[in-house]
Amino acid sequence: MTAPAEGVPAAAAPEGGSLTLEVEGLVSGYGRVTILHGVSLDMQAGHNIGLFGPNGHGKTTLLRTVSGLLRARSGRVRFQGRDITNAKPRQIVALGLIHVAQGNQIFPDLTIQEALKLGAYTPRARAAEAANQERIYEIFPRLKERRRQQIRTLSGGERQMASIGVGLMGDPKALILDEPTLGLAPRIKEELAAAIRTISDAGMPLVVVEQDVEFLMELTDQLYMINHGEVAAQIRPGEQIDHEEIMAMYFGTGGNVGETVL
Ligand SMILES: Nc1ncnc2c1ncn2[C@@H]1O[C@H](COP(=O)(O)OP(=O)(O)OP(=O)(O)O)[C@@H](O)[C@H]1O
Repeated sequence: MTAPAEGVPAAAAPEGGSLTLEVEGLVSGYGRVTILHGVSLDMQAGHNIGLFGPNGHGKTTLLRTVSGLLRARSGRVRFQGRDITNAKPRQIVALGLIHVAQGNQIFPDLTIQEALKLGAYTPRARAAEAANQERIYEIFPRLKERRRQQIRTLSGGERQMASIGVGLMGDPKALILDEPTLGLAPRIKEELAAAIRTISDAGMPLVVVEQDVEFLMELTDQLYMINHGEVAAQIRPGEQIDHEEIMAMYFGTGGNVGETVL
């Protein structure tokens, strides 16, 4: 990642050594159904991680378990060296790990500016509220233009921007984004992708689930493919991998997959 860009909330230095996030043998699921069968991954300080893989194979379940929304049946999660396994979501948020959920329909009746204010609910976030709001409006000028507009009246892309804005108002030390560009038209998708790159370039560590592997590869050099609730493959920092190999991992083909699939 590059040096912090101006006008973007900067992440604090990690406190737990060289790993921002460490997931070890995580098992979780819903009712009697086990979805994650022992997922392990490491997020090096100063890096982002990208998660990809077929629909319904446990990426969202993994994110929800990491951020305390779903109970881990076994395994460990550490954030900046602290054990956060099965901590309450608000404790995890207070430590600075903030999860922007998929397809977020946050606060439909509030205006953007009211929603942003609610995002700053921890003492640390309240202290940084004014500065963070100004920076978020710099990253997402559309949010500033529409700040008095109700969230329910925004387009899908604008709602996604508002969701990320609310997450940033929590003054995160790392941000989890679950399919931020899902279902967006190309132009707004590119606008959002550029904003996410700006947030990353400012030094904010990101955990991103995305179907668009090319976008993930621009954002990070550490990728995990989740398949059937397990890490089926990973790309480590410094490892060279080409597009065809990724597609082969994704679809279990010999790599002979057309460009148009992405
Ligand atoms: N609340 C729930 N109760 C029961 N089963 C669930 C629940 N949420 C998800 N599942 C199931 O868990 C499995 C994994 O879903 P998950 O959302 O983690 O997958 P995913 O890889 O994130 O897929 P997608 O990209 O479609 O979101 C799926 O079979 C899904 O139907």
